[in-house]
Amino acid sequence: MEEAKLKSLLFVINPIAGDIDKEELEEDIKTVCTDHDITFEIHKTTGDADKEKITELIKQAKYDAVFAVGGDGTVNMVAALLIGTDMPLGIIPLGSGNGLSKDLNIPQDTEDALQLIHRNIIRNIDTITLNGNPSIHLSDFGFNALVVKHFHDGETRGPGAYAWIAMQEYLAYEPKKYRIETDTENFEGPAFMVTIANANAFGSNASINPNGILNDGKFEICLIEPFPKTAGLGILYKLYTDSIDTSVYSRKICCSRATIYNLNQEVMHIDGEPLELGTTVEVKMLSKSLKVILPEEENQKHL
Ligand SMILES: Nc1ncnc2c1ncn2[C@@H]1O[C@H](COP(=O)(O)OP(=O)(O)OP(=O)(O)O)[C@@H](O)[C@H]1O
Repeated sequence: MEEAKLKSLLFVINPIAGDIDKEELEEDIKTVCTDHDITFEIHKTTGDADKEKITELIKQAKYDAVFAVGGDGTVNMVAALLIGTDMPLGIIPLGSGNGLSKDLNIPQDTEDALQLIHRNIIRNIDTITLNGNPSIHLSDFGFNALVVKHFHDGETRGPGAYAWIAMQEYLAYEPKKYRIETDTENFEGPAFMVTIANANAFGSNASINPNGILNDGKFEICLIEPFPKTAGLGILYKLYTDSIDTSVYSRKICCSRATIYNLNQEVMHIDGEPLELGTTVEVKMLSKSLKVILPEEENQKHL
């Protein structure tokens, strides 16, 4: 357990995330930091070689923490640089999807989230890798990944655009085949979607892994098996009422390592960022590998 007094901070701001204007935010960061005698720097991402630029900044200066300001994609990029180090990750949720911050009970209100700069606790959470690429939140193959890809390629941001794409894709979508081998059990067959879950709910609040624990040294592979289109609304209801585990179309494998054979080469994403990993995907657990900045109230809970 650590109580943190942060004195020097780097803020990585994604200016386009969530289609939210972040000009005022810079003033707010300045005010909170000045009030609490904290020095800070701001790096605005460009979408081009951000990882390299931030790595260089971290190397040059001795920061006590790095705050990712944006959505799950920005959080993933910053977290990837901090895994296995002593430098904690802070999150100011300002993206279209802010799933990890919600699972960590980080305030969604920006003013409240900014208070984490000076009032916080630090805890270690697990991360996982897919063919060496870090995933801190949720990654998946199948229907949701297809929606994420179209959303990413499109012009319109925000949760409304995501829901609109999902509705358009739903009727025509055919489940794809996977073979999954893990240290606990195996699966082979078609699935509507396959989620590798370190955490609980997507940024949309659809809870695919309601009982997942972020620091238990395990991850869950959550399958939605093929279902008649008429069952779709029922599944959606269960996803939004934390009860997907009770669906006859839901199957869960809890494990600490897995190999996923993506037999139809279906699209996938890691923490909301589409990418291609080939037909064989090795999933590994990095237990308690990332320090995160949390509200003090989390002291009472399991993390
Ligand atoms: N200045 C920029 N211009 C364009 N793209 C950027 C810029 N900075 C970062 N990006 C891209 O933003 C994406 C991450 O966005 P993030 O997930 O944080 O926000 P979001 O609004 O939730 O996501 P999305 O882009 O999916 O709506 C990455 O693909 C990254 O390359």
